[in-house]
Order: sequence, then C-alpha cells, then structure tokens
Amino acid sequence: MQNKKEVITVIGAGSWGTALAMVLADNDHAVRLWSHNEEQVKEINEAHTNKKYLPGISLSELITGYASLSDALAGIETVVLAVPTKAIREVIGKMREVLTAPITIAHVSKGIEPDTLLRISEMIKEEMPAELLKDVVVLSGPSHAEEVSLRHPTTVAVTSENMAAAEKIQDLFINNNFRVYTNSDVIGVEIGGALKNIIALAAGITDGLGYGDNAKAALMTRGLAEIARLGTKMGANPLTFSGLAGIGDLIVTCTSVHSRNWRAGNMLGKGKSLDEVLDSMGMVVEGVRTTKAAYQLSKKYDVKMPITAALYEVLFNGKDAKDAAEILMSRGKTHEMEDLVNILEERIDETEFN
Ligand SMILES: NC(=O)C1=CN([C@@H]2O[C@H](COP(=O)(O)OP(=O)(O)OC[C@H]3O[C@@H](n4cnc5c(N)ncnc54)[C@H](OP(=O)(O)O)[C@@H]3O)[C@@H](O)[C@H]2O)C=CC1
Ligand SMILES: O=C(CO)COP(=O)(O)O
Repeated sequence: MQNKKEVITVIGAGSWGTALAMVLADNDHAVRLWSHNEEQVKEINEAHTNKKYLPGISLSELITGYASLSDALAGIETVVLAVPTKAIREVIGKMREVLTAPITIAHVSKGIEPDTLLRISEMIKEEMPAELLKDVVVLSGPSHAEEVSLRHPTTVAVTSENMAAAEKIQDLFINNNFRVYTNSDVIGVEIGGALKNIIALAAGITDGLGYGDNAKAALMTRGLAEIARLGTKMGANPLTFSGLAGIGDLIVTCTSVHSRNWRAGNMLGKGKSLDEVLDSMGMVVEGVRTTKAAYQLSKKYDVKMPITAALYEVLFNGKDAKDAAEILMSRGKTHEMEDLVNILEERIDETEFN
C-alpha cells in the first residue's frame, strides 16, 4: 500500500507536527522533527517525549529532533509544514535561506491570512521561490492530534494542483489508523479547514452560554451554509463541503473537548475576555484571525456570512455574545438554500459566457 521508505522533515513540533511525525514513523519513515525551541529538541531526542504538546505519549526512535533548519532540510524531498498560519511566512523565509534543491511542501495548517486574504498554499507560493518548490499539497480533515497520537481511527483528505504529489503524500501517511483520501479541490479543502474554526469558536460560545444542542446544531448547519457560499463563490466545488474537510472537520471541531477553538469559545461564552482566553490557551487558536479574514472575504466577494459577522463583532468590537445571538435570530426571513443556488447559477452563467 505504501511507497518506499523516505526521510521526511516535519517543520513545527507542536501538537499536530508531532502527531503527524508519529504517523510517518509508524509507517517506518525516518522523521526529522524541527523545532525553534532547543529545549524541546533535547527532550524529543533524550526522553522521546513532547510533554507540553502531547503529554503521556512516547515518541518512536525513528523521530529525531532538529534545532538546525539547514541540517533538518539537507537532502530532503518532502517537508510537512505544521506551524500556525501567522508563522508561515517567517518559517518559509528561513527555509528558503538554507534550501539548495526543490522540495514538495505538504502543509497541514488551517487558516487564511487577514488583509491579503490568501490561503496558506498561496502564501507558500508567494514566499518560496519557484525553483525551490516542486509542489504544494494540503492535508486537512477531522483530526485532533491528541487522538491521532493514540492511534485512534482518523480520516483526512489531501489535495494539490498536482494530484500525483497529493497521491505521494497519501502513500506516505496512509495506514490502518490514519486513512487518507484524495480530493482535487484545493480551494474547497483549504477554505473548509480554515473556516470551520470560526464556527467552532461560535459553538463554544453558545455552549458556554448554556444554549444547548439545538443552538449548536443550528450553528453547525448554518455555519456550513455560509462556508459553502463563500467557498463556492471563490471557485471551490460545493461537494467538498459535504466531505472530510467540510462537514467532517466542522463536526469534530464543534463537538470535541480537544478543540482549542471550541474551548476558547466556551471560555468566552462563560464571560472571559478574549485576551484572558488567548493567554490561558498556550496553543494556537486559529479561528480568531480567520474570523477577521473571513469577514473581509465576505465583503470582498459580497457573500452573506451572518455568523462570521456576529462573531467578528463579539471578538473585535466588544459586542455581548447574547446580543449577537439575538441579532442572528431576529434577521429577516430567508430561504435555506437560495443564496448557494444563486452563486452556483452565477458560476454556470459565467462558464457559458467564457
Ligand atoms: N492540533 C491539532 O489537532 C491540529 C492542528 N491543525 C493545524 O495545524 C497548525 C499547527 O497547529 P498545532 O500544531 O496544533 O499548534 P500548536 O500551538 O500545538 O504548535 C505550534 C507549533 O509551531 C511553533 N511555532 C509557532 N510560531 C513559530 C515560528 N514563528 N517559528 C517556528 N515555529 C513556530 C510552536 O512553537 P512554540 O512551542 O515555541 O510556541 C509550536 O511548536 C494550525 O494551523 C492548526 O489549525 C490541523 C489539524 C489538527
Ligand atoms: O483542526 C483541528 C481538528 O481537525 C484542530 O482544531 P482546533 O485547532 O480547534 O484544536
């Protein structure tokens, strides 16, 4: 089922980079796990643990920690990039200084850059010179690091503009605990993975407010509707949003106590301030910056995203979460599917004219 054994570099030894390094090591690949934290590299190499991010988990001896980026990248063909969205440009900037041959980057991050409104694969292509970049692959889907590190059954999707590159990443990762599907819709997979964090924050807030299961189901369903509207307007295949990177990731992030986005929302719903919440997390909460980016995207593409807009007001303009929920519930009457159908029809018309 799998390709030949390879040496693979994982950039970023947070929870997701470390869990993915474990999957690769389970498939007998040697993994160079790079971290900018020398203490953490020492811990990985001497104790074979990464206690801050995956407490109670032992790491395979096939995983070696690296503090030097040039050593970690020497002679490597495939890099798994697992840092938060806000670190992508800085890290790629450092990588391009030390690379001497082109690599394939499989990125596993879930975000959109505010202001530029670029997806992560677009940021990577902007930062990495073309002669150093073979392909960009995206790996996304319902996959909490805590459960992957326990080898619980998990499914994800991989996509790329070059499907042969996506299939190579599928081969490197797939095993009986970690099932990898291909999908050819790069825009849809990246938009689904990034925007579900917004809805997870909102679901955490409603849970924190004690609103219960009806409210959460409403948020998830109508949240998916606005993700699908924006994604489809941006050129995604609407069917992607009923797949792993869409509804799949939305379900896991809105319902799991592992989700940092849900937990952050939950604390907000219980009355903590955004600063207090982010200070106490110690791990990335991607949904906060993504809310800003998606709010800007909704304006740019003229797509209605009422949940995103309400969360934007709560996070950045100090609106009370209960008031935001009330405003959402008292909006004018609307059809459940009409806006998405209109966007699809516009796209069909454009295709006919071209
Ligand atoms: N955790 C999960 O279950 C999943 C996460 N993801 C996505 O993966 C991405 C990474 O998340 P995750 O691993 O969970 O995040 P964590 O917060 O657990 O870890 C982030 C890692 O990136 C490092 N880092 C942060 N900034 C920089 C920088 N400027 N230069 C170098 N290293 C840096 C951190 O170092 P330090 O320790 O020094 O802060 C840490 O090692 C996110 O986009 C997330 O949405 C996707 C699927 C599942
Ligand atoms: O993307 C994830 C699971 O698929 C992780 O979500 P959180 O960042 O909310 O923990």
